[in-house]
Amino acid sequence: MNYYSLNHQAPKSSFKDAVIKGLAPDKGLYFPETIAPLPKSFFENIDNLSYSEIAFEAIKQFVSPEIPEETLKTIVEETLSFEFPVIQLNENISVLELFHGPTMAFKDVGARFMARCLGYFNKNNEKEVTVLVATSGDTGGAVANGFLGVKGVNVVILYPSGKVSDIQEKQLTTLGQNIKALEVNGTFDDCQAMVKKAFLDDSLTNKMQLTSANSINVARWLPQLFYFMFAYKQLHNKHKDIVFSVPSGNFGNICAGMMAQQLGLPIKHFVASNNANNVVTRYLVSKLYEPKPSIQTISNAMDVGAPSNFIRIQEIYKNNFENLKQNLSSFSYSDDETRVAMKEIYNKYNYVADPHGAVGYLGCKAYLKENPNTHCVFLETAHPTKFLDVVEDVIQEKQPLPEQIKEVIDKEKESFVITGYDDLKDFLLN
Ligand SMILES: Cc1ncc(COP(=O)(O)O)c(C=O)c1O
Ligand SMILES: N[C@@H](CCOP(=O)(O)O)C(=O)O
Repeated sequence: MNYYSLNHQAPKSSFKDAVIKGLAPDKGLYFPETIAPLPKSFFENIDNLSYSEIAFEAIKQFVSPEIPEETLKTIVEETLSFEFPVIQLNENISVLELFHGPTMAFKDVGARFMARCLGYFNKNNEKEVTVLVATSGDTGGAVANGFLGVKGVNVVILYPSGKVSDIQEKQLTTLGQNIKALEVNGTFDDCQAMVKKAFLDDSLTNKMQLTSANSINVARWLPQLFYFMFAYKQLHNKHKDIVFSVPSGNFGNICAGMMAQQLGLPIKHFVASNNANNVVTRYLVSKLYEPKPSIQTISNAMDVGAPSNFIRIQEIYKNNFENLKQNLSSFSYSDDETRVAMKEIYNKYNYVADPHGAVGYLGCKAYLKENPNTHCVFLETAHPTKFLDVVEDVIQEKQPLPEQIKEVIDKEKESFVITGYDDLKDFLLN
């Protein structure tokens, strides 16, 4: 598959080049040249397919011919070595749990898939690659875990100091080996801007091969479309009009859901559920896209003021505002509303939601008010114990720690503080 840059000022790239470069030379995000819908029979027969078979069929066109089919099957099987259960809360609302992977957030699938693609492309140790990642909480840990020990790959994670949860910080600062963490005195947007600047800095790119493991990178972003298919497999016999409420920050996940829909997955509607960082909620009302500096919230991984992937969403809808609005609603919630929702989910359904999932739940409720005959699935994008302080404080109950969290909680943090782009450059060059 060839990919073009959404800035339209760079040559087309193969999948391999798009993965290795991360961002196109004109600063644009890569987008697949074609999207061929899967045959109807694929969806009709979905009950008889395993998750790996579904994922293989869904991603094949985007990675071939550079990744041979047998290799792709192995990559997909190794990537998906955990569960993706849907739990029904009531007649109209279900939860899709995306936190059963090694770092207990939905990023694990994309990170593991991308690490294996890069590992395959670098199997002959052609050239060392430095993976730069900006994180508002979960990407960093997932990438650290997914890329740990991958030959020929060095990972540098930038995160906003004091703005990620204790457990998220442990997950991204304690692994050592080929993983380094840089603590930035600023916001996630500052981290993301520095990463993008580095890709375009000749004095760096002449000396090293840099790529991104954020959803900018097609190999990190596209595998997220699997989730929507896995939920459909579990729900389509019980519910007809399925709506997804996606807690959104950088908008990679919801955009991947829209790609699943482009492949033919019968999804009725999307809800982008936001915290106070609500550039898209405002856009759908005013038609004005006005990114703002991010605001710190209790759903910290969604504290993104300028979502990278919104441009891909615009591309899917050919920049047609009315078409987009027909398929996407968006709502924004304060921290107080999020806390009330967490309590409600616990008291009504005996289910412990994390703050991000709770924002998704609120999005479902808002959509269902106007569309009561649909079934809304909110994505539980991270395990509640990743946000232990908030969760225990809200539901007033101690939470047992899963093994994945116990493994990191007592480890020593190791990070390097940087104050700006020059420090990042020095770090990378030295
Ligand atoms: C727990 C959690 N929920 C939601 C999001 C938002 O996802 P996206 O950036 O794909 O919109 C993130 C981070 O990306 C996250 O870590
Ligand atoms: N919420 C993310 C922010 C980066 O998103 P990505 O999907 O582009 O990597 C995080 O947890 O770091």
